This record gives sequence, C-alpha cells and structure tokens, in this order.
Amino acid sequence: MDPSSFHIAMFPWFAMGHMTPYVHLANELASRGHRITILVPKKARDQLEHLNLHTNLIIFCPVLVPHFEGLPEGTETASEIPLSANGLLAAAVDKTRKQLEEYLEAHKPDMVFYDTAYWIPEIARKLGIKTVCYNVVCAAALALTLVPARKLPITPEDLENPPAGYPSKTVVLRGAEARSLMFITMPFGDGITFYDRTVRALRECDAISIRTCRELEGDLCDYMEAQFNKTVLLTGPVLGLGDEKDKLEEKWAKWLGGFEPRSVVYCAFGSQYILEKDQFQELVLGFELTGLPFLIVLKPPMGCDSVEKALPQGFEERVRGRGVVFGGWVQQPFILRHASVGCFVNHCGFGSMWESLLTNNQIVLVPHLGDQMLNTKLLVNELKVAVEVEREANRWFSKESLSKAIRSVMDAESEVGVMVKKNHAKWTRTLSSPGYMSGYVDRFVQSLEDISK
Ligand SMILES: O=c1ccn([C@@H]2O[C@H](COP(=O)(O)OP(=O)(O)O[C@H]3O[C@H](CO)[C@@H](O)[C@H](O)[C@H]3O)[C@@H](O)[C@H]2O)c(=O)[nH]1
Repeated sequence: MDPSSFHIAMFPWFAMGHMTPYVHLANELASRGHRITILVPKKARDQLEHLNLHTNLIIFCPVLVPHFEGLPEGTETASEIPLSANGLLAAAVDKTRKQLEEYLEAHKPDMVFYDTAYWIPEIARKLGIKTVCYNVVCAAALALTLVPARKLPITPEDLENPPAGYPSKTVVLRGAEARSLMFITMPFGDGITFYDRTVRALRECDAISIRTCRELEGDLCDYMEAQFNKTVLLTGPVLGLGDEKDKLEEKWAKWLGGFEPRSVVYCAFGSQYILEKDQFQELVLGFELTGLPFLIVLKPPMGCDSVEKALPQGFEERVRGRGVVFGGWVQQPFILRHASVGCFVNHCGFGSMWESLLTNNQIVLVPHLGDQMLNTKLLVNELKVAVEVEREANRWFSKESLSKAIRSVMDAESEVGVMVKKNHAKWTRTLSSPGYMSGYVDRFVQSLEDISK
C-alpha cells in the first residue's frame, strides 16, 4: 500500500444521516490527496452528488438494492420507509454482499469503511484489504448498549442500568427512555438482531472509528477501546461546514432580517423525525405561547400531506407576522448563523447537535430516538449548555413545557439562560479554534497509515 495515497471504499448504511457524514469525511480525505469510492444506491447518489467537492478523487459506484419481502418495490434508502421497516431494509442491504465482493475483488482498494454491514471484514480479510468500522453516532450510543459487557439476553430492566465499567454517571438513560432501546434486541436484517450485527461489525474490523472528539467523549471512547480491545480512531465531527459555496436563500434572509438580533427561535428535527399530528399541534401551540418570533421547519405529521393542513384552527392568523411553519428543506447551517436567530429547538441528532454547539444560539432539546436522547444528556447534564423539554411518563410534551423551556433560555434575566450561555460560549470557542477540526482529520489519516503497515 502506498502510504502517501490510499484508495478507500466506503459502504455506509443507506440512510441520509449516515451517507452524508461519509461524504463529508470523503471530502476531507480527498483534500489530503486520497481517492474514495462511495458505494450507495443510485437515488442516494443523485441526492449526495452536490456534496462532492473533489469530483476528480471521489466517485460514486451504484449498488443495486434487491427487493425484500415487506418493503415497497424499489426501496433503496431508509428515508423512503418508516423507521419500523429499517430491519427489512437491512435484510435487503445484506443481499448486496455479492456485489460488494465483486467490487472489492475487482478494484482491491486499500481499505473499506462501513458501519452496519458486519459481513464486510470477512470478505476484505481474504483479499488483504483493511477494514474500518466508521460510526457516525456519538460514542455513548455505542458504549451504553452495544458492547460485549451487556449481559445477554437483554431485558428492559437491564437497559435501566449501564453495562459494567461504563464510565459516565450523567450520560445514561432511565425509565421509558432506557426501555425504548429494546429495539436493539429486534431483528435488523435476516436472522440477526441490531445488537448482534453492531457488536459483530465492531468486533471484526481492523480499527473502530467514531465521529466524535476526546474533549466531549474521551472516557467513552476509552471504554470502547477496552471493550473491543482495539484502537478507536476519532475523526472529530466532520460537518462539512465552511465548504458551502452558497448563501442563505433570499426569502429566508429577508424574513429573518425583519426581526431584532437574536430574537427568533428556529426549530427543526432533522431528516427522519415525523411527529404524530396531535404532538405536532401541541408543538406549534407551544411556540405561539412563547410570544417570540419563530421559524419551524418540520415534515408534515403522520397522515397529513402538508404542514399547512395540520395546523390548529386559527393558528396562522394568530401568529401572522411573527411565526412561520414550513414543510420543506432549508439551509440549516446558514439559518443558525443568521444574526436574528437566538435559539435553536432541535431533536439533538448528531449533526444538529454539533451545528448547535458551533453557533451561539441558545439550545432547547426535544430528543426522540436513542442516540438523540444520549446526545441530549451530554449537552444538558455533562456540558450544561442546553435545556431539555420536560416530558410526561408517556413521553408526551405539552405546549406549556415547551414554552417554559424556550423562555428559560430566552428570558434575559433567567439564571439557567445565563448559565447555559456562558458554558456554551466556552465550548464554541474550543471547538471552533483554528486547526481544531482539521487536526482531528490529520491525526486520523496518520493512524490510517499506521494500521495499513
Ligand atoms: O431543513 C433542514 C433540516 C435539516 N438539515 C440538516 O440535516 C442534518 C440533519 O442531521 P441530524 O441532526 O444528525 O439529524 P437526522 O437527519 O435526524 O440524523 C439521523 O442520523 C444521525 C447520525 O448522523 C443520528 O444522530 C440521528 O438520530 C438520526 O435521526 C443537519 O446537518 C441539518 O443541518 C437541513 O440542512 N435542512
């Protein structure tokens, strides 16, 4: 292997939240002279191509996803199906194994990066290709549940307690939150559970890599290293920020420009989260209750074909001029940096978590899935830079609790607001210091050279 220039094949889980960070990492590697082939379905390639900043070094190679019973005909990625059907998609993706084998045999890249395709190392090993299990979620999401120290079979009661040796007392889940992780015991693929495939994927690779940094999760990364007895390489968050050639769409720049500095509350829940209609209505009513200007960007709730049709009666008239609910896609990183925006209400998906840390908006969190709940604990309990919206036992949040959380960080005289703002500023300074992000990638590349020897 020529250590000065690798050819790396990437085979991420076919969900936008996974493929996008892989492309960002590919850009970082290509900017250091390495060649990358990203193996994803054709539709995904069309959606990702605009992120490719090095078309001379990064290419997409189409993977044909075979049909699997129970999935709609032609399904290729997780964004086309409900979360509950992801296990079937995993089974369909597992059926692409032969295509991957043929590709690797024909092209013999130096390394393969993958996350959920636990069978990659078996193929790669025979061909002398190194493997890196590159994980795009926080280290806590792996360390709390997907480690050999978890006693099997996993029961809902077990999930209330962290596995032996788990190093954090604050980044933990209790009650309904912990029990919601039972999905890891369910099939994810044909005849394999989510837990088994992830632990196998982590165990079989030459090196584990995580899209995080030591300053946030150093102890959790050390725990992963001890659990799997192998090197854990960190890439830092690899957000692709600063690469954008565009600027904020005129329509939003103009609308936001009509408000006082740092007064608007922006809300978005990422690319997957679809609310139930009654929770969606409660959410928008919570924003109305704050009395603050707001921009909410959400997918239409379940069973509705537009956000407009799902709004509570009279809502639009009551908030006209100060509040907008939009059902499309916006340029979130630009919105977060707009001078009028002062607060970011989000689900704490890993991308949004980092984007919120890197901008100076107050942060209010409404997590939904397992890793989002852990990211939330990290920000609220450990770093103390955000507040979480209180939920009832059945995980429902009321308009009052949402409004209270927002006011608690937006009211100038609020003690909590002052405290999170001060802590947040400290972290933003560290994370955005010159060379911080690029240093992580440089050290990652150096480690790749070491494991390739
Ligand atoms: O209108 C929008 C909405 C979102 N975004 C961007 O989309 C990304 C969303 O990513 P993230 O915040 O990570 O949310 P999800 O799309 O929900 O991410 C999925 O993948 C993540 C791992 O990458 C996991 O942490 C989450 O739980 C999982 O839902 C962010 O970069 C946003 O800036 C936009 O640009 N415009």
